[in-house]
Amino acid sequence: MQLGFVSAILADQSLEEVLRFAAGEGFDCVEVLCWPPGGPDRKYGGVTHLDVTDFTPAKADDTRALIDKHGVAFSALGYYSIPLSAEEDQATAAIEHLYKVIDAAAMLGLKGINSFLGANQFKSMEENLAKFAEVWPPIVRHAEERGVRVGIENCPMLYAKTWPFGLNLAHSPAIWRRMFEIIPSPNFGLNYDPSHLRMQLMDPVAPIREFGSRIFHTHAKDMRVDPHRLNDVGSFAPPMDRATAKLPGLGDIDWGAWIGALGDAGYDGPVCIEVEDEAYTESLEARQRSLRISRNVLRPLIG
Ligand SMILES: O=C1C[C@@H](O)[C@H](O)[C@@H](O)C1=O
Repeated sequence: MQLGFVSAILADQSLEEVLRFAAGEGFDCVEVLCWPPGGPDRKYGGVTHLDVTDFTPAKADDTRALIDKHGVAFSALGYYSIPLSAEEDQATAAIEHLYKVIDAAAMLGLKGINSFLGANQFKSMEENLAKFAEVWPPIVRHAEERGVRVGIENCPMLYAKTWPFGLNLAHSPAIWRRMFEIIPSPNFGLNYDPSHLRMQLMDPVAPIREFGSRIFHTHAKDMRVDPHRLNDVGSFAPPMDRATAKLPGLGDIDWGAWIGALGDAGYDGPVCIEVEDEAYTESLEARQRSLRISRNVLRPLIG
């Protein structure tokens, strides 16, 4: 496995600065975020460390030169918009840009990209799955033809405004099973983040036994379910009203059990730390420190 981080936490740094920091701190890889330029559409989103809107083989050469200079790999290109959004403009823009992210990954010779499926929170699960069956097969075919794998992250995008359905269908093993029935392509899999399962009061480790071969990429983010908040608002409340995103090692997840299960499943891909712990976001120094703390927890388990 390779230890890295999701570039979003260094949003105000250039790609070169991100890679220099990663190399200096002994990281193997970085998941490079590729939103279209134009600023955040939400917290931890809207980050453009690599602009792929008009990507060309020459730009790919320049990017590869940067990768070689710092000796830090790109684990994947990441773009987490909402392709099945109820807002047609958002859905169309997300789908169009996804094709560009896939093309850029192919030009860079990368194994994969990461995305959300998206969801229309005003429709039923069955209606959403029918839309997924229409929208996603051509995207996955496009990736397949270019030798790129698509990892879908399991973040439900469930916040007060998107409660109770969320903006990303792919939030549970039951739905992953349906997804892979509809698109069995070997280029279609998961970007597995255990924190989103813990947030839903689920076991973050158990699904690895069934879905191990579908895991293309992982995010290492911890989650703490806060009993005092749960007892106050109940399990029907938006999950982030009763849970707190933490750095790996500072929440409820058993990282040894998680890495152990990934290894048992034959996973040998990236483990990218994703920082959304509000206790470490006030300054660049704090955000960099958060990556060092997380690295110090995970490195001994990865080697
Ligand atoms: O991996 C993720 C992608 C982010 O854009 C999103 O905000 C977050 O919740 C997440 O886990």
